[in-house]
Amino acid sequence: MSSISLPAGLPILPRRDQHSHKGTFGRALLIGGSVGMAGSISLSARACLKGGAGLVTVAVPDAILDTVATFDAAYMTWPLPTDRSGHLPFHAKSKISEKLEHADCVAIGPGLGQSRGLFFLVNDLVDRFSGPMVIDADGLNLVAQRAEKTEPFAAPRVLTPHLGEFRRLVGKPQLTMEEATASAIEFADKRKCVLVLKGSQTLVTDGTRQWKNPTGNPGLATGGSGDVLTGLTTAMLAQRLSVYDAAVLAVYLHGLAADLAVQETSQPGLTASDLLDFLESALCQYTQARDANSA
Ligand SMILES: NC(=O)C1=CN([C@@H]2O[C@H](COP(=O)(O)OP(=O)(O)OC[C@H]3O[C@@H](n4cnc5c(N)ncnc54)[C@H](O)[C@@H]3O)[C@@H](O)[C@H]2O)[C@@H](O)CC1
Ligand SMILES: Nc1ncnc2c1ncn2[C@@H]1O[C@H](COP(=O)(O)OP(=O)(O)O)[C@@H](O)[C@H]1O
Ligand SMILES: [Mg+2]
Repeated sequence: MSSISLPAGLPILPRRDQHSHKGTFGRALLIGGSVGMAGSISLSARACLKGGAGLVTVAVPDAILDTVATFDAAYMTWPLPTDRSGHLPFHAKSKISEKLEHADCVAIGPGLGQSRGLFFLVNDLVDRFSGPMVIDADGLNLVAQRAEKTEPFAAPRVLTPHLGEFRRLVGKPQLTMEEATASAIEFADKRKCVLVLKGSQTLVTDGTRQWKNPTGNPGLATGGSGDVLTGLTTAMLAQRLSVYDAAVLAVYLHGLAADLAVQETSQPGLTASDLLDFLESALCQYTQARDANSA
């Protein structure tokens, strides 16, 4: 395998200590899914495992639990109630709380859908969980519906909107990508969070620092590729990277996996499931280059 050179400023994922164990690499809890969207949270959960999280639990409506569970035997599942429209109801809160106590990091949003109950559930979790959290997809849409839109987040948060989701977050439906870039930096600064503005050249910012990602290609323009990024970012948080470093490294590796994938497949043929298979090659190239640099 040809080796890559790592761009300056790319965060370092520490080498694994010989005596480390699964607890060392964190317990990640991923919350999402609804009837018809079992795939998104499953993709996130697999990416979280592939990205190196020690223990991954996926909490989903019980109506889709079997589907999610059969996607990968290596993560655990946690059944939550399902409402009549196939979503999590607000009263899923108590069962989520049981798992939240033991989680080092959380991801919320992929495939959740939207409802009044979910609005209260998601915003309660976003406010209550004191550890780092990735908020994506419908999680973002539900946060965007809050009345108080200027309050800083009380705990470390990574928000991963594409342009459509970012427009909803800031309530500006006409925003261009260029305008969104400036607005994203301002948003991250004011709300004290890390903002990942996804696109062909994804921007990661905490309001002070910016990372313009050099990897990735249009093969990623396929349903579920953002869900993979959510899981990968959560994996980096589970391995104790800061929210900014976790987001930068995840975005870089996600794009690198896509670049490696299209060398063997094609841009149109790349699916989010294929992308998962290339995360390992991306991590392999990254760790080899990291070790060569530190030798
Ligand atoms: N296998 C699954 O179960 C999947 C479920 N998904 C879930 O589907 C729900 C809706 O997600 P969507 O992202 O489709 O929601 P959106 O309602 O935000 O729709 C995306 C639409 O926004 C437009 N758009 C404009 N700029 C864009 C940009 N830069 N990137 C992407 N889209 C842009 C596109 O035309 C696209 O049709 C989420 O909960 C998501 O997690 C998707 O992740 C796809 C895969
Ligand atoms: N043309 C492109 N070039 C590079 N990356 C892209 C391109 N189009 C999409 N992506 C990446 O693919 C992912 C898509 O995320 P998202 O729209 O949330 O997908 P989904 O919700 O279907 O999982 C993002 O990481 C984005 O940066
Ligand atoms: Mg998405």
